[in-house]
Amino acid sequence: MSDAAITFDNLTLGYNSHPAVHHLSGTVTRGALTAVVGANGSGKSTLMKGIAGILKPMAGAVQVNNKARMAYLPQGTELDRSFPARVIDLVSMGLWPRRGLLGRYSRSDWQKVEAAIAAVGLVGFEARSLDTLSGGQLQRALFARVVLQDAELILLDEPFNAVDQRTIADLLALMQHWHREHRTVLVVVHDHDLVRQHLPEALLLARRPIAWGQSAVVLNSENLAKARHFDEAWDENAPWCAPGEHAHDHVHDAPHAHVHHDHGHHEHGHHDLHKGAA
Ligand SMILES: Nc1ncnc2c1ncn2[C@@H]1O[C@H](COP(=O)(O)OP(=O)(O)OP(=O)(O)O)[C@@H](O)[C@H]1O
Repeated sequence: MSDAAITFDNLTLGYNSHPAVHHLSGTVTRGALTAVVGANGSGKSTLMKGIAGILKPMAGAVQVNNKARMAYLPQGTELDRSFPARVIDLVSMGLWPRRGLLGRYSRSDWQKVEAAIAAVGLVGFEARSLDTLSGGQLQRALFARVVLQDAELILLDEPFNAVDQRTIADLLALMQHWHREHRTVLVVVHDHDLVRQHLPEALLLARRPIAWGQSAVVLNSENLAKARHFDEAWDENAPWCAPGEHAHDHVHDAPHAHVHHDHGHHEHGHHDLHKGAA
């Protein structure tokens, strides 16, 4: 069995032939707990959509080992809360992949739903309608749905956005529990200190991969300065993938990651692993 949960092969993703993530290659190992970090607009959500299969590659490829067992939690703003549904309806949707939309839930299914609701601290909220929940409570309910999905690969896009410290701690504990169960988790996070302290690996994006590997190393001052440099150079009208653009774009901190910086050729096996080059 392959040890790769996700394989990127010179992946470029974007909108209207305008790339937002450039030339990402490498593998996410099974069971890895990886933070996806970078400034606003650096391509984090785009990458999650690419992995989820919502956005097709402009070039290159992304391969997910077991697509059928993937859970994807988009950014909170993308959920329609006005739909008349209760917490228990939202959470029990996590069983759909196995029971079907109109399938009958057994007694043990309902026990699982209850256990998932308890695991996120929402006992007593089962009959509450979604539009009455606070942001943190909604995020807890969405995590309970992920618990039920029993996914091998879990993609979380900014789950800590607008939630308080206690909710962050609880959701983080759940994520670490998934990690111990050898599920693969990719999570978009803005708080670098939180990543350094709690998430073992990180992928730093600035529309292109800047560094990927151990969190503390990826988020060192040198890599962050490099990411800023690319963010500051951001220009909606600039030509993309200009020849020579990546001449110094080689910083990588993990053996499973590499950047393709030759735009004319698909130069596989080109791993730039030296640290600190600028
Ligand atoms: N549907 C879309 N159509 C056109 N451009 C888009 C679309 N979605 C995102 N973009 C652009 O792609 C780039 C990357 O956006 P993305 O949402 O991936 O960034 P992000 O790193 O997740 O940012 P944030 O931290 O603000 O959520 C941005 O320049 C954004 O404007």
